[in-house]
Amino acid sequence: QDVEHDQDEPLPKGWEKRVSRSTGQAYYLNIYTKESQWDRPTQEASTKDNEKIRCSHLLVKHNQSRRPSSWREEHITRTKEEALALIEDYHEKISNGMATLDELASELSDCSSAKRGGDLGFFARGAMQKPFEEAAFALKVGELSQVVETDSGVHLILRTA
Ligand SMILES: Cn1nc(-c2ccccc2)cc1C(=O)N[C@H](Cc1nc2ccccc2[nH]1)C(=O)O
Repeated sequence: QDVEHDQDEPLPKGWEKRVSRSTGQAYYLNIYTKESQWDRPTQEASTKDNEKIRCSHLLVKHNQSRRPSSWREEHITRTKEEALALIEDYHEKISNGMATLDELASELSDCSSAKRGGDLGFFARGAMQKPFEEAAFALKVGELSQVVETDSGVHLILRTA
């Protein structure tokens, strides 16, 4: 029977529709717990305390960073003030649509995730330095953070899932 009309309905919060590579059949992924199911969900996805989110980030290191070196620069000598001025400029460019975070991160991030446009993949609480985690888990999907400081340097975070 035609259930298509249901298929157009938006999925409850926290679910994403996927297609099984082996069978081509649609299934549903709980983006928090990473559990999947064949049946179309009717309720919001459950978020256990091991909820996972996905973020990309742009990191600018400085001479007080835990590891003042990166793929871009073997010896990072810029001051924290200089790093803050740079990251503020990037924040403005992304916020007014002049650039995207992944474009800037690919070229300018001092994190090795730059190779993937700053994508850190999915992570749960406990995986990243606390200031980063708190800021990341406070973001809605699609939201860009303000400047976040960690022992690694200064970051912009974009929550992508
Ligand atoms: C947490 N993480 N994931 C990657 C990563 C992910 C995907 C592909 C390649 C590298 C690199 C890192 C990492 O810690 N990189 C550090 C810099 C850094 N410090 C961080 C603190 C919090 C979140 C991300 C951070 N990245 C480095 O390169 O010196």
